[in-house]
Amino acid sequence: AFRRKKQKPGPPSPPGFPIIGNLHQLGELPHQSLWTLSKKYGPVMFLKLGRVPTVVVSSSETAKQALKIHDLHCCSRPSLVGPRDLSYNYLDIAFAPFDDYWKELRKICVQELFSAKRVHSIQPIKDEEVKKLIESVAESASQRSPVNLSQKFQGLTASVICKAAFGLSFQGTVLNNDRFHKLVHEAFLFLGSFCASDFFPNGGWIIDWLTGLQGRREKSVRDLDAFYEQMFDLHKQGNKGGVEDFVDLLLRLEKEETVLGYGKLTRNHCKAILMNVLLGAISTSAITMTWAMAELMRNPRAMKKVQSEVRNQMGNKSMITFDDTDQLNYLKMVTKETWRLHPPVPLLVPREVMSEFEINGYKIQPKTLLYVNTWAIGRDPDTWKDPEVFLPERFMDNNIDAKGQNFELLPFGSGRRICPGMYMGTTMVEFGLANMLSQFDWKLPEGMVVEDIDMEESPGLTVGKKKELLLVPVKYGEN
Ligand code: HEM
Repeated sequence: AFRRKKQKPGPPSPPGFPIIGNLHQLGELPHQSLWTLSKKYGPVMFLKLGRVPTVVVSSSETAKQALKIHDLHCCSRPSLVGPRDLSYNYLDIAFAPFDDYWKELRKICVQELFSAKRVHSIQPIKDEEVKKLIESVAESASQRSPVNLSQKFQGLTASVICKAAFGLSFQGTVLNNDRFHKLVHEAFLFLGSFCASDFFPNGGWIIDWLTGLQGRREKSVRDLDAFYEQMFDLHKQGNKGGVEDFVDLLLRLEKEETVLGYGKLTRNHCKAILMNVLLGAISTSAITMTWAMAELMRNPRAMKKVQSEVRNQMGNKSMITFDDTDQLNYLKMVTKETWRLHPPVPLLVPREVMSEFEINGYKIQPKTLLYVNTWAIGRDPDTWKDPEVFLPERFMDNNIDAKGQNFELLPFGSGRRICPGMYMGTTMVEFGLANMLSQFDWKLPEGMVVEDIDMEESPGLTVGKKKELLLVPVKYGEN
């Protein structure tokens, strides 16, 4: 008798509608909706987003299967419409498909832009910007007026990155402060938005056009392009002086006719790489610092403990230095605990499956979109005791770090696509927080109590605190 081998069906799937599939179930904050669905359908779920087959993994074990064991089967990126124009047709690192071009580009950027050497070389910029931040917060402290920490942290990381990348502060460019931040914010919305063109390949663009999404996206691309052009002009005039910044480096690679994969590095490649640096670096670190401060305000015991650690370390110096941050073990635990509950990129950057493989015995087909829900992993009660509680001490007796080797905690992702800016981001966060915590005590604005600090999230590829965090600083030693 002829018997067909019994095949395990695909992963469990919540029922959907014709045409839209499960799109209506994503809601405004997809990582949260997907977390809820995963409790019912399990840590490997299949969804249909419009016409696009999608798999979502939501546990450390299944994330490990995807990002470590089968990384090579699923480390490409889908050709999404949002990032397409911003990345000059996927010429960047983050959205380029897995091919020789991406491999060589990533290698050169890891060596030149994201290296520990480069991070150390921009430390004077960080020192200067953090000093300025301390002065401006001290000014508010003397007037007893609240400081908008969400804005301050965003301003800090933006200034540092602009100086490191472009050799100047953005205040002196075509963009003033507000416009610069608005531009970065808008661009992010497009990178992370689930837009109709992606999920309805035939005609979805009509919806995006009607909703105005397409027009806004085009404007955002135009504005950023003008910004890069201005940077290139300034650098070519060569009157900027100082050390080699990112633009100098890219222009040098262009001039040397560096070959990456299938061709020479052109101006558009440089712009796409700058987009990654601008959008990859600024919000992620600022978001982390803001969430950390919000959590510390809600947990006065942890706040006291971390402040006494940083103040001990500071001693009689005027400021926490880069070397000091290495010693701040509790602060590092606070940062990890912040990333567990508030990973800045909760679904990582979506991957595209290249060849068939299995997770938990379920077959995953090529061309499937793959999301890793790190937000859900951080709240998994099988991994974390009392997951809703902010408890930095939980990292005391385990060796879990955030560098992509422990699949319980993946703020930077893992595998071939792991964030290359991990060291730059971590050191930025630790240095900024350490100084804000050592120099000031923090109080809630008049009439507010701890329970009033809300932890609502704002949607996008990166997820920050929706309401800006306003706190009143009190200069340490003067209260
Ligand atoms: C706290 C700070 C940061 C966080 C939480 C963060 C998080 C992430 C995550 C989750 C990914 C996707 C990983 C994956 O797909 O598995 C990523 C990719 C990336 N990040 Fe970061 N990031 C941070 C800082 C930075 C910085 C400072 C830079 C650059 C200066 C940067 C540049 C990039 C780039 C270029 C990619 C794309 C990598 C690829 O697809 O090959 N990031 N980041």
